[in-house]
Amino acid sequence: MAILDSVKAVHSDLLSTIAGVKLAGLAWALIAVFVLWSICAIIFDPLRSVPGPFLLRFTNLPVRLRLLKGTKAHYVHALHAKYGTNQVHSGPIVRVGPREVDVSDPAGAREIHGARSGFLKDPNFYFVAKGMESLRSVFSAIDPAFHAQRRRLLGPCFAEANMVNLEPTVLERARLAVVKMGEDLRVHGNTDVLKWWTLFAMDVISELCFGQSFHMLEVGKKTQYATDIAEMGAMLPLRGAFPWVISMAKYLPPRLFPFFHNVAMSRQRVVAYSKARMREYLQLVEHNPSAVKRTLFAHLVKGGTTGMGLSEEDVTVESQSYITAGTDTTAVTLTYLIYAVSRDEQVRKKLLEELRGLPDDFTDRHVRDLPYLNCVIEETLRVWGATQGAMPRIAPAQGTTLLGYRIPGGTVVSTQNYSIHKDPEAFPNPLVFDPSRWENPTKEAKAALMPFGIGPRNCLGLNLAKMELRLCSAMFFRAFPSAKLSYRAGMTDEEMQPEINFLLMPKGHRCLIEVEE
Ligand code: HEM
Repeated sequence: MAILDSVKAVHSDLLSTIAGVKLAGLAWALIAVFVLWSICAIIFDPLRSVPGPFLLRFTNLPVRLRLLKGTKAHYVHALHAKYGTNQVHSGPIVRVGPREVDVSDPAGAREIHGARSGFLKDPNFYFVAKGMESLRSVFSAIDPAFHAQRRRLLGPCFAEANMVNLEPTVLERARLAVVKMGEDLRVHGNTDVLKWWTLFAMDVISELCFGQSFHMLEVGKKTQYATDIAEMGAMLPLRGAFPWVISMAKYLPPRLFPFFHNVAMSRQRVVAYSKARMREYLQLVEHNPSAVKRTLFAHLVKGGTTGMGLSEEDVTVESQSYITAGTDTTAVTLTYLIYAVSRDEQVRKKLLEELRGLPDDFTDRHVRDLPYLNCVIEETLRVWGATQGAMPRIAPAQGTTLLGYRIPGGTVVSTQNYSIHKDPEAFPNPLVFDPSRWENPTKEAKAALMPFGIGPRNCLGLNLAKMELRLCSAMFFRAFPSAKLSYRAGMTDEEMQPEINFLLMPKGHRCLIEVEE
């Protein structure tokens, strides 16, 4: 019996020793494979000459996590400062992932975004979900032929010559926004300009798309539609950082993951609402054309139907994309313009002097060529323009050479205005808000300012946005010349620090302003 027991013990010792040896062997084998893979990744890495942190050769996780936190642009900018140049190549290009680089050189940006560059928008970022390609808008389209055709059709809607038709809506909504801010100031002693400019911008674009405003300025808060759009927007950082999570979302149980479920519901409501509004608008055009407000699509819509190759669904999808592209961009830029001017006495004084000469019922004709107002707008767009985050593009399949570096096909190549607009050669003292730099701008400064993007994918709404910026800022400072940041209700300077998830947003998501008695 005792012999049998000791045989069993020896046997089980042997088995556990063998298991231990096997496990250790497996662990060593895995380590060896990992080391081998790492060595191969380094040797055969086609981007190995691009400077950047060693870790980012293997993973872009640190960058993705910062995208979620709203600090990716700051991090990438710091990488440019650290690795941007070396003795072999000059030119700010850094690695931000195994197959991803960022370029902060204005000339490089022009090569990437220029016509016929071969670089296309990154579909992971511009949210074209599989099976939803038919819902492409001019914003999300990847295919250059489709995009060019759409842009040809829609270009006249946003052309300078059409602004005179859109101006009454902008003027009327801007006046109301300023009245509402005044009411807030009287009642509460301060007003949240970010809130009012957001309601303003969304009212304008809804009226220009559907012929009727959401009337959010009257109500003083966002409608369900606007809240739904914001809910969908909240998904963007996650979509940018971990697109696969979004693809998996539909398989997740709604009770355990309510966020995804809520976003899906928001999207359904937005689509249904947009369709209904567009239908109403087209019916009104059909039955009572003289009663219809002039919309962006006026010359595309004839007798209640859309024409020239755009279906009713196309126009609806386009409208949705304009509401997304044209709301926070304008509202945030206006908010920072007011913030920047309010805290600089010299700038304020000079701007007020110029605005003093305007008639009470001024229109865009009176403000469009005001030199200092335009300098203030340019400088706001440089330092605080809403689009400061990465605009990712995919390198052409055959690869290309950029700033002296070989870039293989399929590499994600981004530019971010947060860095380009701080180019010290183009903008001496780049961190200083100084509108006077635009009084006689250098060639380099002009070339490095790209708040509306450049090339064929630049901002379609540029003329509308600029008109909004001119009219709103002139109206605001004429109404509230002594405006300054309000520290009531716990507001701090820290809240105005920018958070960047593609768009820039003040950290506190508000900007309280008060006026001096
Ligand atoms: C201050 C306000 C605005 C700024 C700074 C701005 C900036 C930009 C930028 C940088 C892009 C290029 C994005 C990229 O390539 O990733 C863009 C595209 C676009 N923007 Fe704006 N935008 C503003 C206002 C507007 C407005 C009011 C609209 C109007 C409806 C609009 C509609 C669009 C559209 C449709 C595109 C896509 C164009 C295309 O791909 O062909 N934007 N914008």
